[in-house]
Amino acid sequence: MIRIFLTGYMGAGKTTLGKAFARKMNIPFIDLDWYIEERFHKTVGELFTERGEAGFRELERNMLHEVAEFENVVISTGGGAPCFFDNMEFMNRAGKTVFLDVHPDVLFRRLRVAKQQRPILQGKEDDELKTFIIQALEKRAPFYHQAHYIFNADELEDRWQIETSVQRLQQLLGL
Ligand SMILES: Nc1ncnc2c1ncn2[C@@H]1O[C@H](COP(=O)(O)OP(=O)(O)O)[C@@H](O)[C@H]1O
Ligand SMILES: O=C(O)C1=C[C@@H](OP(=O)(O)O)[C@@H](O)[C@H](O)C1
Ligand SMILES: [Mg+2]
Repeated sequence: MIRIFLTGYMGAGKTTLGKAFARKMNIPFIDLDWYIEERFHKTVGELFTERGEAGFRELERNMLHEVAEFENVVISTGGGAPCFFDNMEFMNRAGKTVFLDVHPDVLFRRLRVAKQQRPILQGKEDDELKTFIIQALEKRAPFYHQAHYIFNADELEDRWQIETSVQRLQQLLGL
């Protein structure tokens, strides 16, 4: 039985790589944020506004427990999921966990054009965004580094790079 959790900071490529990897493995893909949005009929941004971050984290934990029941699945979590409650330990027990490690410069490049959908980054100017990413990575590193595997995901810019990353991930996981 395969149950893989992809973790890492916002913009690390959890959704992009998770989707491509699951397709290659021919098993279902679940993005935890998408799952939450479908379940609640609201965007992650709306849920943050309505419930605050603490409220979002609670429902995120509950939904993580729900998706972790599925078998033969690739699950991409949101970037914050491993860093709250005992979520990281829980995922380590439930399946194989992978930390998608990406250089802060690459994260910055990806996120400066994709910050609108991410409530935590909205309204940040470039300078502020870069510092914010570096500081957040420092705080979150102790959680991310508990993953079973660490995978460099700096190169996900086109189809060819994504395909190469999928193959590397298969090798890393022995699949
Ligand atoms: N070729 C690209 N050029 C610039 N940005 C990209 C490119 N591919 C993906 N991105 C952006 O980088 C981010 C990383 O992808 P995503 O899979 O959403 O990461 P995660 O789920 O880890 O937050 C996305 O927000 C996407 O918009
Ligand atoms: O890092 C975070 O705290 C968050 C990451 C997001 O997911 P992605 O990592 O897929 O962007 C989403 O869950 C929410 O905006 C909070
Ligand atoms: Mg995502």
